[in-house]
Amino acid sequence: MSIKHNTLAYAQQLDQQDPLAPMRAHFAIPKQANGRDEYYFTGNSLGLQPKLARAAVIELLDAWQTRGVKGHFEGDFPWLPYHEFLTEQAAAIVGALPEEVVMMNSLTANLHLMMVSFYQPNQQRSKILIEDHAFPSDHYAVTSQLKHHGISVEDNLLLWSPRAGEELLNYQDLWQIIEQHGDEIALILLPGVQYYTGQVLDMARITSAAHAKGIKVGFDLAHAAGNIELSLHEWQVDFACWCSYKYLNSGAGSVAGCFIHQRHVKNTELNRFAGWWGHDKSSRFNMDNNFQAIPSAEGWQLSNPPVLSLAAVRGAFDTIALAGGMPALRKKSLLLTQYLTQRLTAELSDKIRIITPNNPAERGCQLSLMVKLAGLDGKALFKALDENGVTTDWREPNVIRVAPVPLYNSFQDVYHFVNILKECLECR
Ligand SMILES: Cc1ncc(COP(=O)(O)O)c(C=O)c1O
Ligand SMILES: Nc1ccccc1C(=O)C[C@H](N)C(=O)O
Repeated sequence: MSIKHNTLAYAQQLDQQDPLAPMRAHFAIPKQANGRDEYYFTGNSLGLQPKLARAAVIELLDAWQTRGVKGHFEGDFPWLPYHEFLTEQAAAIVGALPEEVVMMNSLTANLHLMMVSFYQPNQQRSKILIEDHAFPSDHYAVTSQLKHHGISVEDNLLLWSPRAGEELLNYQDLWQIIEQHGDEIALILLPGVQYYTGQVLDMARITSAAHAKGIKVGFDLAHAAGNIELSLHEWQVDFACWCSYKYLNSGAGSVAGCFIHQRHVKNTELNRFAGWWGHDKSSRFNMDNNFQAIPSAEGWQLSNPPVLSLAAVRGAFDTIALAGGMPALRKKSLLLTQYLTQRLTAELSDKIRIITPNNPAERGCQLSLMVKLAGLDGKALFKALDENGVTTDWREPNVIRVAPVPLYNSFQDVYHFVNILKECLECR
């Protein structure tokens, strides 16, 4: 006999059939005051702590304690090449070749470093195109780059906006901007997944449309890395940057990732801000002040990296590998987010609107919810959820973001979330 879809038994059955269900035990799940696990749906902001990340950080602290400076050279994971232990896994996560990827710095810092190399305005091309609702840090980074080059923000910042009354970006508008201003645009910088709506952008198509006009293309993959499958190398993207603390679960402010396409990495003449960690490894300690860039993404490194954070990244990447990598995560993610969509639609379509695209190819884990009821404040609902053991996040002006994450969220989490949401709405 088949079980009804609106029952707990159905969610339990989905969990039993889920090959990734055992992965939850590899994470620390925050507790509610009553001692039960929180319903944690905020992997889109800060991923939970993998037990392997904790172990790797402790291992590193122990190495420091026992070896002192010799830790740079000794042990299973010496610090001097520590970032190299992460390269292959990072490359697999974003669909890149190892030489195209490096874990370094933070996301916004990497965006700046990439713009130093890939935004070089001249008389003909000086414009940068971003989306109108870009994450503030990206907006600030881009405008400050324009100012750094002494050119007018007003004349050189082009914005791709959703149409009046809509939330999602419409490609026709982008093609039109490219058609109209393509010869003046130096760089297009867009998100892989839009942080507010959860819309996945067609990075392959955008890249090829831009390249056809001679425009460089970079992506901010903060909400995409570890969430959806990416093929940066194949798509010919010029550069991309992402943080590691969301779907990559490496801890707040942990070391970020950076991708530079193979066709650029050997161009050691490419303008860049340099530091000694980007210099040829064999002569780094010759102290001759003759900079020679490593002919890979590593050539953009500045400093010797914060290895404590890199250790957390190592444990987090090992956890993803244990789950079978991105194809396995995405497979479950599609089912989990589809289940959330079905439950919300069945139970609450008169009260809640999902602004995230309905097409699974155009979204990752995250659904962005708006309250339809007149007079009901979405922020108050977000707080009510929190008081009832559900962690989501609120983004101004009007959205509750909910991200069931395939590594540690269960179908039962989703089932309970929709019930609690329903109760919170009913008591208002
Ligand atoms: C899309 C996007 N860009 C940039 C940032 C800022 O990143 P960071 O503080 O790591 O530089 C975030 C998140 O904080 C983000 O979601
Ligand atoms: N790093 C943080 C620290 C504090 C509060 C939020 C963040 C976020 O990362 C927010 C996220 N980037 C977002 O998409 O809103």
